[in-house]
Amino acid sequence: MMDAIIAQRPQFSAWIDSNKVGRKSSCAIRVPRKLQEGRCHVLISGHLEPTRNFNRHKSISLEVPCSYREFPGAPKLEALILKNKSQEVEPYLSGRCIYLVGMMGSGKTTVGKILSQVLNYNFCDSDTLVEEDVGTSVADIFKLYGEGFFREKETEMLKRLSIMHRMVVSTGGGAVVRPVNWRHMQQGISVWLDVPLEALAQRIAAVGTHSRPLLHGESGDAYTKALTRLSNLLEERSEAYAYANARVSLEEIAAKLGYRDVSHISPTAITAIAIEALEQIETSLRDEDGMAFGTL
Ligand SMILES: Nc1ncnc2c1ncn2[C@@H]1O[C@H](COP(=O)(O)OP(=O)(O)OP(=O)(O)O)[C@@H](O)[C@H]1O
Ligand SMILES: O=C(O)C1=C[C@@H](O)[C@@H](O)[C@H](O)C1
Repeated sequence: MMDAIIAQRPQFSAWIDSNKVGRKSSCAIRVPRKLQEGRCHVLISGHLEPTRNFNRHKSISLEVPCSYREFPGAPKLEALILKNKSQEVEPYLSGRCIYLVGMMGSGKTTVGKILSQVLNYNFCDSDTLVEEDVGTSVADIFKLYGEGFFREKETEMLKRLSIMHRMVVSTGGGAVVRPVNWRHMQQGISVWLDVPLEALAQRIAAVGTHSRPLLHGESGDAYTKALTRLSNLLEERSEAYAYANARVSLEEIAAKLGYRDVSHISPTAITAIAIEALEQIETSLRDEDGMAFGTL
């Protein structure tokens, strides 16, 4: 049996069964995500069966390329990293709500539910709260009462949420355009899920546009319709999304995971997105608190 210890901060050790490694000189060690891409120093300490020709212990130091990619078995490790990161960040949130902003289909609900679980927060979707309040779907609210009425209701809902604590709020895609909504959302931490238009259009085309009234009325196939309308909306809104305290870029996550483009990030890689969200929240809290962060 040989154990390999990665002598990096944070220190992390992994066991490799030499029987499994066999005669091959290659093997894989899971490393914490903090190491990211690049090169890391690995201290390999061998505990060998004593023979006449060998010492019992041998240590060598190697510099090896280290890559953060998904591989079989990674999701469990990812889940641990996510839990760990949430425990690190949670005390500094001091119960403040997290507002997820982003275009429709950007994953606010999907990511929001995971964040709420790991932070032990409640989850809510402002569109659903408006629907419950009015008693009908967002699509019907637009049809029966117009967009202006929906926006008023959305603002009212965000105001009501702004006095609450320990909530992850998935906001409506257009919530960012009204400055008054930012006043409410500034009671918490806002995170922009920045997803390329092509990926948004693919996701929306897959589920249809029936529940998204702002995407009705274009001609062409579902993907082209969604892409055309979404690109117009994003042009109007990108500045407003950038007001958020933190930004999670799916393009950057895809690059870190070694994918050529975002469409390869499946919902199963959602943990990686949630980790990135917590890391960006941490950075934002650090900026806010200066050096106080980490001295709790
Ligand atoms: N990382 C991902 N990769 C691929 N598909 C995803 C990913 N995240 C979410 N989806 C899918 O995209 C669709 C929209 O996701 P979700 O409802 O979480 O977005 P949203 O931002 O809350 O949308 P809306 O504002 O329109 O309610 C869903 O079908 C979901 O399964
Ligand atoms: O992007 C938007 O303006 C919208 C997004 C949805 O979440 C809903 O709030 C509504 O369909 C409007």
